[in-house]
Order: sequence, then C-alpha cells, then structure tokens
Amino acid sequence: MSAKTLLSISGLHKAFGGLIAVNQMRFDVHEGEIVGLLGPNGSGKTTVMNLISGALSPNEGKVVLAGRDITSLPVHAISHAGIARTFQLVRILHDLDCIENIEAGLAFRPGPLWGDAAKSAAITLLDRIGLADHAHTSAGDLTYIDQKRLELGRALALQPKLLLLDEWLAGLNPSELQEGISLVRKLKSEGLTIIMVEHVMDAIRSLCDRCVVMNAGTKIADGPPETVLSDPEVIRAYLGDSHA
Ligand SMILES: Nc1ncnc2c1ncn2[C@@H]1O[C@H](COP(=O)(O)OP(=O)(O)OP(=O)(O)O)[C@@H](O)[C@H]1O
Repeated sequence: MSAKTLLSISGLHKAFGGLIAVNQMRFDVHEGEIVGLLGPNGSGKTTVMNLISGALSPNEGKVVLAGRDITSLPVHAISHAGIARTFQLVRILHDLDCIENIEAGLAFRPGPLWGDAAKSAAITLLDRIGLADHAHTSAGDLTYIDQKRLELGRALALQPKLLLLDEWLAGLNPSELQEGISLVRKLKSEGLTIIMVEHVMDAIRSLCDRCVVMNAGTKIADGPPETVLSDPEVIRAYLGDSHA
C-alpha cells in the first residue's frame, strides 16, 4: 500500500489486575483508510480505543500518530495531536441546542473558535452532518440517530486527523443504518481516517478497507473484510468451534 501510515500501535499491553485485556497488540492505519476493529464481546476493542485516545495508559507498548509518540499523553493533548472519538453511550450536552453543542467542541480544538466565528463554523458543520434543520433544537429532543450525528459533529469540531468510532452504528433501525453508513462514507471521501469498533456486519463489509480482529486481547486477523470474515479462526472466535 502506497498511502502513508497515520497511526501505528505496537507491543500494546494492558492488564486490569490479573486480567490481560490487551496483549501485544500491533497494527497500522494508513491515511484515508477505514479500519474495522472487530472481535467478540470482551475481546479488548474498547480498551484499545481507550489506549489510543489516552483515556487509559498502557503497561507496555507505543502509540505513534503521524510519526509522533503520543503514548500515555493526557486526553486533551492527544485530542490536540489529532484524534477524536465517539463513545458507546452517546455523550452530548442534552440541555443545549445543536449549535451550542458544536460550539463547545470548537472551543477545545487547536486554534479555538469563539463568538460569531464559532457560530458560523457550527452551522457549516451541522450542515455537513445532516443536522442543518436542527440548529436550534435541544440535543435532548433529537431522535437517536440525530443525537449520534451530533456526537459525531462534536468530534469533528476538533478537526481530527483520525476519528475513532466506538459502535457508532449500534442501535439504529435499518433505514437509519443506511443513513449512518452514508455519512461515514462521506467523511472518508473527505479524506478522514477512521477506526471503527463495530458489530454490524453490513456496515463492516460496505465501509471498511481493512479489519483487525481481536480475541481475548490478542490480534487474530488483519486484512480485507471478505478475507477476514471468512477466516476459520475468526469464525471460531465469534461462533465457537462447531461453526469453523
Ligand atoms: N476498567 C476496567 N477494569 C477492569 N476490567 C476491565 C476494565 N475495562 C475493561 N475490562 C475488561 O477487559 C476486557 C476487555 O474489555 P473491552 O471493553 O475492551 O472489550 P470489548 O471487546 O470492547 O467488549 P464489547 O464488545 O463487549 O464492548 C473485558 O474482560 C473487560 O471486562
């Protein structure tokens, strides 16, 4: 692959007491790629996302973004370095409207925006994520998919190089799922690099350039979705021995 490496993780190890949640994980993400991080429940995916975003520090190993070692930097420094994320449980400011939610994000990016500049950037961003008609709607009054869009907008307000989506498509009905997939595809077409933890196989197949699969903290596969999803070791990890 000729694209430049944006993120490189190597030898990443995280234990919680006696439980090894992430065991010598390593993978690269190239600029402009969507990489799916897959694996059965409890395999360590969210812990990897937390180690990349700085919510947790590894016991060993390195996280390198665009050639810079960002391992164990505090969350705000990693965010300034160019990584933003969404969470399994949507995090938005329910009592504020959509513009205010985005403005709160814009205040935390490198080169923060305030006042009229923030308002105008917020309106542009709401349009980009399909919320132009809800600028003055309270976040708490939005439908579930629109709350997800707004959380994504708050992450994009930080102008990330790398976006981490943690089950961003979970819980959507079939038509919302297609809308969500289209939005992620649009972000990729704009040049954003994305790691997505996802269980929705249609989304993985249609969006991911590559999938990294974990089982019990360890990487068991890394390759194009069609190859990885038919790998007997991956099928065994998800479904048990009888299906492999
Ligand atoms: N803060 C923590 N303290 C103790 N154990 C933890 C902590 N966070 C995660 N774990 C454990 O580490 C293992 C990996 O958890 P993790 O949430 O990373 O898995 P996951 O693949 O994201 O799972 P899911 O698909 O269910 O979200 C699990 O056994 C989990 O119980």
